[in-house]
Amino acid sequence: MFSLERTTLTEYLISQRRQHPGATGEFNALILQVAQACKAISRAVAHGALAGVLGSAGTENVQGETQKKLDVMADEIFCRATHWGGALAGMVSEENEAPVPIPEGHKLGKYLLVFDPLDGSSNIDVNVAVGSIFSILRAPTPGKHAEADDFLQAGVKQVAAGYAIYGPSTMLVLSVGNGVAGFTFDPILGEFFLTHADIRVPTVTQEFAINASNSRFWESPVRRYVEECLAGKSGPRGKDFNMRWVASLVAETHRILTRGGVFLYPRDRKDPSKPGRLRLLYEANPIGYLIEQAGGRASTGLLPVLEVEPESLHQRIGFVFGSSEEVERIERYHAEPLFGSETHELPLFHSRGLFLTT
Ligand SMILES: O=P(O)(O)OC[C@H]1O[C@](O)(COP(=O)(O)O)[C@@H](O)[C@@H]1O
Ligand SMILES: [Mg+2]
Ligand SMILES: [Mg+2]
Repeated sequence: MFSLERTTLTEYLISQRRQHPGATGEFNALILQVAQACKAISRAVAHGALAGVLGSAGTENVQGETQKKLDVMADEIFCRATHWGGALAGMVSEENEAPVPIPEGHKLGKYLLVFDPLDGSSNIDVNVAVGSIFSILRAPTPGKHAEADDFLQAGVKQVAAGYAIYGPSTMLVLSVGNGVAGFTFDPILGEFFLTHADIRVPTVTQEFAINASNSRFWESPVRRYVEECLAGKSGPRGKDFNMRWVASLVAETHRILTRGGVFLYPRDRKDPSKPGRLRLLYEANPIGYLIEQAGGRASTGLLPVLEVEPESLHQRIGFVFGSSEEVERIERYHAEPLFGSETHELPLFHSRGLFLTT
């Protein structure tokens, strides 16, 4: 149809590479391998029950979560599509405790790949959009097998990040450090075509996303923020807000990149051993990178998420991102002593708040 008049992902990558005269092409090859993995996962997701890919795999991953068949399949697809190309010194996946080594006999390269092969797993069986998330870092020792510590780099050091969303259409949304571009998959031609050049997050929004079932565990700055949104026109914000929760980080990110909004999965008091739900290296960092490249803001609630120095591969973190005005407001609420302290809480939250603490 019209697809052939459009820029392909390969053409886009070549045009980006022209800005780096010393580039060898390894980086572009790696992105294309990731895109290849996403095409294969898209196909498996699209065939659903026909391909027998729904349901549990009967195993647990490193985080003690039951793996879905598609979690396991997507992980294998990602590893196989990328390990042979010579660009990588190692990989880290949500589904594996330790870094996945590049098999013997394959050339070792100068990049590290970190990924969540299937994000939003709880949505697979109910046929709601899921995705894959990836982050690319430089290997501290190119040409050598990467160690776990090599992956513990702050998000600002990412050289590229992106996600694929398997929704009504499959899209690849990518940043190689020069803004954010969206590519739509043409399943007949088997190609990603540039359909969303220079994606920008609108700075102002009236839409927020949070899992309200955790409200009793929220810290006061978060409760204050949500209460004020819910109070609508008659509250301190003076405008009505809409709310969404897909329980699929990729889908929430895609909505926010498309029409603005703010997402919160904050640190809370639910389980002191888990400072947040989402994982820093393969969820918060790549999504944070895309959001900031698109002019939005990504935070832990207290500080820019991309500045956090990781301590472990599967570390969790509080994550707030989206339209910059809202994220800045949430950071302000955390910084204000009245709301930042757990001992000082507004009577509003105790007496007539929708999200009561006691
Ligand atoms: O079920 P909850 O608590 O609402 O959590 C939803 C979050 O969990 C996730 O599904 C976690 O990702 P995985 O499916 O890769 O484990 C996110 O996509 C989503 O934002
Ligand atoms: Mg995930
Ligand atoms: Mg996952």
